[in-house]
Formats: sequence, structure tokens, C-alpha cells
Amino acid sequence: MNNQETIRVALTGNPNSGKTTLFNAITGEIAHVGNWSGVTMDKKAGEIKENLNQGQAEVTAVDLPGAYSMSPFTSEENITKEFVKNEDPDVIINIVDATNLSRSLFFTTQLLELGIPVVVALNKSDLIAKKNIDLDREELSELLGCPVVNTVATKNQGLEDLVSAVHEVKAEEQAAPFEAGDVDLTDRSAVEAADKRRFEFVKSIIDKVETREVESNQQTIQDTVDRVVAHKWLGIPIFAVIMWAVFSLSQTHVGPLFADIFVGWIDQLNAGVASMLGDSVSPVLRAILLDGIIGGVGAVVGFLPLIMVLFFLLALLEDCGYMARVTVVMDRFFKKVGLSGRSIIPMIIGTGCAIPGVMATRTIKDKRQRRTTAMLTPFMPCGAKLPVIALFAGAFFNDAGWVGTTMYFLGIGIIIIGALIVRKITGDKSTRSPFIMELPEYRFPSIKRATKSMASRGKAFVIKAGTIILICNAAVQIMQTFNWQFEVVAEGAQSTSILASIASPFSILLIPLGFGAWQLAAAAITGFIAKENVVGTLAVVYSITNFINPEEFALVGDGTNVASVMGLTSVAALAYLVFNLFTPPCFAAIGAMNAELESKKWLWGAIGFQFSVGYIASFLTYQVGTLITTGSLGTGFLPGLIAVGAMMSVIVYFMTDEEEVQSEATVNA
Ligand SMILES: Nc1nc2c(ncn2[C@@H]2O[C@H](COP(=O)(O)OP(=O)(O)OP(=O)(O)O)[C@@H](O)[C@H]2O)c(=O)[nH]1
Ligand SMILES: [Mg+2]
Repeated sequence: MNNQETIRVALTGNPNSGKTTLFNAITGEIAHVGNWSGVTMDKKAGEIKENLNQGQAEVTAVDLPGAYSMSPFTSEENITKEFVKNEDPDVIINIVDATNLSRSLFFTTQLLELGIPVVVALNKSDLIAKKNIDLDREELSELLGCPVVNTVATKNQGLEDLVSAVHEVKAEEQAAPFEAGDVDLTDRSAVEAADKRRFEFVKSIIDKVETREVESNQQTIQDTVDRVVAHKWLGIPIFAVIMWAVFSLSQTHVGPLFADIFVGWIDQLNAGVASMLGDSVSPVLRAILLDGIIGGVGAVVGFLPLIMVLFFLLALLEDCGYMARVTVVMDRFFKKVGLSGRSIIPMIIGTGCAIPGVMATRTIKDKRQRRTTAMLTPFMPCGAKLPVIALFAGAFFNDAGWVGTTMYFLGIGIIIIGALIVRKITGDKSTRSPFIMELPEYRFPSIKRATKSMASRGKAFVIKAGTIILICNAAVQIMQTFNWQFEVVAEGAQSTSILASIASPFSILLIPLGFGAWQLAAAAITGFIAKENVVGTLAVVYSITNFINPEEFALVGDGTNVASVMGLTSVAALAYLVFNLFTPPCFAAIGAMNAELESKKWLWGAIGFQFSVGYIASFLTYQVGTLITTGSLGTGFLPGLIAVGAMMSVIVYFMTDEEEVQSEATVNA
């Protein structure tokens, strides 16, 4: 083999076997790892680190989505299948979960039939002893006819051996231990018969190389925990309590301590720039710089510590294996409303950011389920919405942890109702594909992994604040400073500014929701560019530089003036929060929806639906809330009722539209 050439290595294996972890370990990249199946959606390439490679030919590794077999099943498995078949890698590293051999070797034997040299990485080999499994690695290597290397990807163990095995086999001929022979792939029963023979072959290997003790103590404990945590009813209140704890910790206890320091810095920066500018610059420019850019961005960035604490805690929950249990609890409800259990993963990813969440719907085979999931995923409150939640919980509700928790559960509730409505609209003809979520073992969560996950999300947040949020705040400040004749608006005549005149017509629509002020409408509108903008714009339009009170070590609470400046009742504030969280997501997420929905009709339907849902939920929050707290209905009840009624009738009209159902039926026929 020519030493100058690059060797292309494909990393393949079952979902959750540790492909991405291994990929990161050998290349030094930082692709996303998650403790459940289906995390990687697309292939990703990277160079293997020098020190592992001992000066041999360069090696490019490609991380692929997990697959159980070579037969096309869902689209992410297709990526794997197509890559292996078309791109003809020089070597395949098959990552096998050493604790789950019986499920993995089926795919391994298929890979060995391709005529491409294979190296098996027996990953997670640290867990073998813990689970009282005995594996004869040499025997396995003999029976498969390919090198088998023990690895622990999380601890960088076995990587040198793995890479040198790759160099050893790269030009080797390997004989497949099992040949399926010529199978007519269109003949279902022939394929099934071939699969059966393969399973028997795999079983014969397992019998020879593996001995398992029946059930370890640890597994029994794990089962007991699962019986409670993943219980069909108990699981929900447990989830609620855990989310509440996460919000309370990040928002009331730990987060504000860091936020305080942060806000101190922003204050200093503001003062520093102010004195630097002196009186030399015009007051308009001064306002744009200090109030618009530093004030607006600072108001958003001030929430960064809170969000990082929250992300850290969520990463811990994911890493210890708890989040996978939540999917089991939710699966029951999702199946009932015509979604697949697979829909849960996009939604959990969506709690970080709706864009990768929507993209993750690609793993759903059924088109209708995929589209429904893509249009409903943005209802999960994403990271960008957290500052908005934090601001309103702080300013109006004394940092209560229930505010965030309620928003999460409201999101889940809307998704379930939304799924029902979409099913009714499209007519449910699809078969329910079975969803097997392999529950990962509980384990002690890694502080390091959680820190990394937090840091990468924090970094994305800061980059966004320094770019798009900054530009928006500057624009908002300018539009607020000038009127259409480009004259500086006078004190007291703020309603003549460009911003006010654009936002005012919209604010009329918002009167029945309890917040018909142009400032609030403007913040909601900029929120469509990025949801953090809601906070930034509010800071600019109300000239509040900090939402976090440095003196009190806390978010703005009772004592401060944010609530009174906005002139909202608590109920109206809650309605405003609901409106911002549950109307359509930011434009970037809408772009992702467009890509996954693959239909303009679905896209506009989805946006219309999201807007109606947000409006109706907000209307109900304000009107019912006002009725309960004051004994009478809020302002604009009647026009609001008419608007809500109109939206609902459009939805109901589509739900009962026979033609729609028929066209679906012909497609299925
Ligand atoms: N104990 C142990 N855990 C591991 C090891 N390698 C990976 N893991 C864990 O296994 C889980 C799955 O890892 P990923 O790298 O995301 O798995 P993947 O194969 O890329 O999964 P998909 O992309 O979903 O197909 C993560 O929680 C890892 O921390 C290992 O060697 N030992
Ligand atoms: Mg992966």
C-alpha cells in the first residue's frame, strides 16, 4: 500500500454503542454524544490524531448513524448503508457494545460479507466485568475472521491497538464467516429465512464466546428503580419534581450567584465605555452604543449563567440514563395520539435548540409522523426561550421554579393535543412502527461530560448574543430613536418612533391577551429572529439595563421596578410568556421545519397552527387567569373570543375535511 494515500475508515455499529465517543477520542473532534440511541443523524469526518497513528498513512474516520442491520429501515440507517456500499471505505471499524453482543453481531456478519476489511472494536469493555460477563475475545476474533480489539472509548483505552489493527488489515482479504448467498431482496419470506439463518449463526458464536451470569445484583436494583421511575403513572410526577428541582436550582439558587458576578462586569463595561465616550459623541450614538448594544446584549448575556447551570443539570440527567426513562414514560401518550416513540428524541433534543430537534425527525420512517413531529417539536421550550422564562419568573413570580416547569409541561401537553389534531386532519392511516428504546444502564453521571456539554451550549449562546442579538438590539434602538423623517423623537413622543409605528398595529391584536402595548409587540416580533431578542428588546424599549439585581444576589424580584415599568399584571405577564413560547419558533427553526416537512402546504399549515395555538393558549391564560384573580374578565374579551373562535373553526374545518382524508387514502393505496 502506498504510504502517501489517505485511508478512509468508516465507524459503524448499533445505535448507542459508542461510535461518536470513539470518533471523538481518535480524532479529537467534539461531535454530540448522547446516552440513548439515534443521536448521530448524519455522517461526520475527521482526521485521526497523529499520536495514535505512528507516522503511517493518514487516516480519515467517518462517524455514521447507528444501524441494526444493512436492510433499509429508517433514513439514518440508509446513510450508513449507502456510505458503506457506495463510498467504499478502505476499512470498517465495527463498534460493538461488548455488553450487548447478541444484538450486535448480526450487523457485524453483514459487514463482513461486503469484502471490505473489518476491525471489531469491543467497546464499553469496562462494563463487562461489572455485569459479570465473560468474553473470549480471541475465540471471537477467530470465529469472525477479523481482529477484535477491546476499547473503552470514554477513557481513551485501546485506541492505539485499534488504529494499528486498521493498518494491519487495510490490504487484507477477510473471508466472511457467514454467507447469506443469493437472496432475492424483494421477496419478503426469502429475506426472513436468510435473516433467521444468520441469527442462528450469531447465536452459535455467542454460545461459544460468552458466558453470562444470570442476573447481577446491580441489574436487579436497576429493575427496581425502573419500576418506579419509568412507572406509567408515577413516572410523570417524578419527572415534574425533577424538572422543578432543575429550574429552582438553576434559577433561584446556583444560577444567580454567577449571574451577579457577570452583571457586575457588564455594568463595569457600560460605565467604562460611557466615560470613554465622554461628551464628545452625540447623545444618539451614545444611546445606541450604551443602551442598545451593551444594554440589550448585556440583558441577554446576564442570563447566561442561569442557562449554563440548567444545561449542566440537564446533561447530568441525560448522562446518568434518566432521560431515556422519560422517553419510556412519554411513549405511552405519544403512541395513543398517533406519534411514534421515536418522536420523543427530537423533542428532547429540541429542549436545547429546536433546529437540531427538527432535524432529528429524519429518523422517523413514517412520513406523516415525521412531519407531525417536525411541526410540534418547536413547542418544547428551547435554550433561547430560557432567558425569557427566567426574566418573567424573576420579575413577576419571585423566581418560582414552577413557572419553568409549567412551561415544559404545557409544551408537552400542547404537543399531545396538537398530534391528535394533526392526526384528525390528515386521517390516521399509517401503521404504528414498533419503537424499541434500549434503556441504557444507570450510571454515575460524569461531571466532565456535563461540563463539556454546558460549555459548548454556552459558547453557542454567547456567539449568538454577540452577532444576531447585537445587531437586532442596535436596530431596535435606532428604530426607537428616530421617526420616519429620521428626526430624533422627542421625549414624551416615543409613540411616533419607527419602532412604535411598526409595532402598534400588531399590539392591537394583542389587547385581548392582556398586553396591548407597542413595546411588548415589538419584543415579540424581534423574538421571531431569535427568542433571546424578547429580553434584549424589552431592555431597550424600557431602558432597563439589567434584569438581574446585583445588590440582592437575585433576579429582579418583588422589590424592583421591572414589573411596574412594563405595567403588566402577573396574569398578563404569564400570558405574554405563553405567547412568546408557543407561537412559531425563530426563523432559523422555521427554515429547519421547511427542510424536513418537504411541503409548502405543511409548512404554512404548521406556521398557522403554531400561531393559533400560541394565541389561543395566551388568550386562555389571560382571560381565565384574570377571571380567577379579579372576578371579572380581562380587556378585549369579546374581540379576542371572536379571533380565537375563527382560528378554531379553521382548524376544525380542516379536521373534518373529507377530501383531505381521501387524498391521503389514495396515496396509501
Ligand atoms: N461505560 C462506557 N460507556 C461508553 C463507552 N463508550 C461510549 N459510552 C457511552 O455510551 C453512550 C453512547 O455513546 P455515543 O458515542 O453517542 O454512541 P453512538 O454509537 O454514536 O450512538 P448513535 O449516534 O445514537 O448511534 C454515551 O453515553 C457514552 O458516554 C465506553 O467505552 N464505556
Ligand atoms: Mg453517534
